[in-house]
Amino acid sequence: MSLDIRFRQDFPDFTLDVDLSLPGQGVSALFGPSGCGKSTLLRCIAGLNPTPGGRCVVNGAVWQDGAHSLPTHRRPLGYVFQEPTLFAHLSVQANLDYGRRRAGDAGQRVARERAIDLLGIGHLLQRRTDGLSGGERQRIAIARALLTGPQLLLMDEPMAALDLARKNELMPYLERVTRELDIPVVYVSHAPDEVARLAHHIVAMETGRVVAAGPLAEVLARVHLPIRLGEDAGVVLDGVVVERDVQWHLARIAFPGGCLWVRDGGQDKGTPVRIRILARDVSLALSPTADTSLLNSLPVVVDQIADESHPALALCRLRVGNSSSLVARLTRRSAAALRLAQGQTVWAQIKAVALIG
Ligand SMILES: Nc1ncnc2c1ncn2[C@@H]1O[C@H](COP(=O)(O)OP(=O)(O)OP(=O)(O)O)[C@@H](O)[C@H]1O
Repeated sequence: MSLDIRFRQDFPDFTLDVDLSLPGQGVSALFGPSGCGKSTLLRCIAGLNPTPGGRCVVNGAVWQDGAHSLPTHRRPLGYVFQEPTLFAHLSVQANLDYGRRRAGDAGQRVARERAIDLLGIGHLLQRRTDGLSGGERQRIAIARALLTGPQLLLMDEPMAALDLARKNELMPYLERVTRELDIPVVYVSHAPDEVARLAHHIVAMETGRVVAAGPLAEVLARVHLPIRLGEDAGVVLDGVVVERDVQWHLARIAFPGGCLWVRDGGQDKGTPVRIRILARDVSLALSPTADTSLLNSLPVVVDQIADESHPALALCRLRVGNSSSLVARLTRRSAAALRLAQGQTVWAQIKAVALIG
């Protein structure tokens, strides 16, 4: 199961040149600065940009290869844009019916009631779409895209046009859609927090090319990543709630190689969760210090040390157990004072852990 994508497109001042194999399930995030070619790549996958010689195979279905290229309307895909394109004069219900009619041969893979329930729009069905909030309109656009029977969902910064409050409102719906439906998603974003929450796989792009690609946790832990994440440098870890401390409102999350305490998010024991730890929130010590307010301190092994963009700073990748990593940002002076070296065991002291889903 995979998405095999190879495109080259030349514009006067820009060339997209991409050859990728993405997993055929879950969320693959296309991430990179403005103008790096994320939307162009999405348009190529959709067949909206002519790319002679390109290749696009979606879980075995050949959409494009050599001279063969299905037109956009014959590609079973749902496309969600920054600005939802709804029929303003029609009700929500009529907009959804339009999506359903487009399902055609692709088949109705998502039942109408399921889409309405997942996006929480049952109470809006009789409303005209021009009276709805930006977040509500985007939920209708996503439901409509699901009803077309897509075998692939393309989302081009679906939250970019929303303010923070609306983004926070829409995020849980995006999480439900991307986790509960078995439809692969290619999700364009330049927001690291969105990628950290939603993605399973990441493709980092720069000037029309892929500079890093792979499973999210693995790519984020690369300290030599060609794209600089600055304040957003850090890792995500997928774990499970193993204990809840009701008195102090804390939960203990186990992940491969260790456990961490986080603020209790209300999840039951056994619930899978994702946590994010920023490099700036991890400091290092040569021994486990007892007299500290920090809840989380883990034995780790120094794996790699890389220079940060500012000459005072370094990024250090740390191995936790056999299969997890943390990244710490520290001054190069501290790294020298601690005589940090590859293979050394140290203690990672973690100032903040965010439970992000
Ligand atoms: N039809 C076109 N004609 C000429 N240049 C184009 C065309 N479409 C895209 N480009 C150029 O391709 C480059 C990549 O644009 P694209 O919109 O794919 O970037 P992006 O990473 O999605 O950016 P953003 O995050 O700002 O949306 C830009 O330099 C853009 O000007």
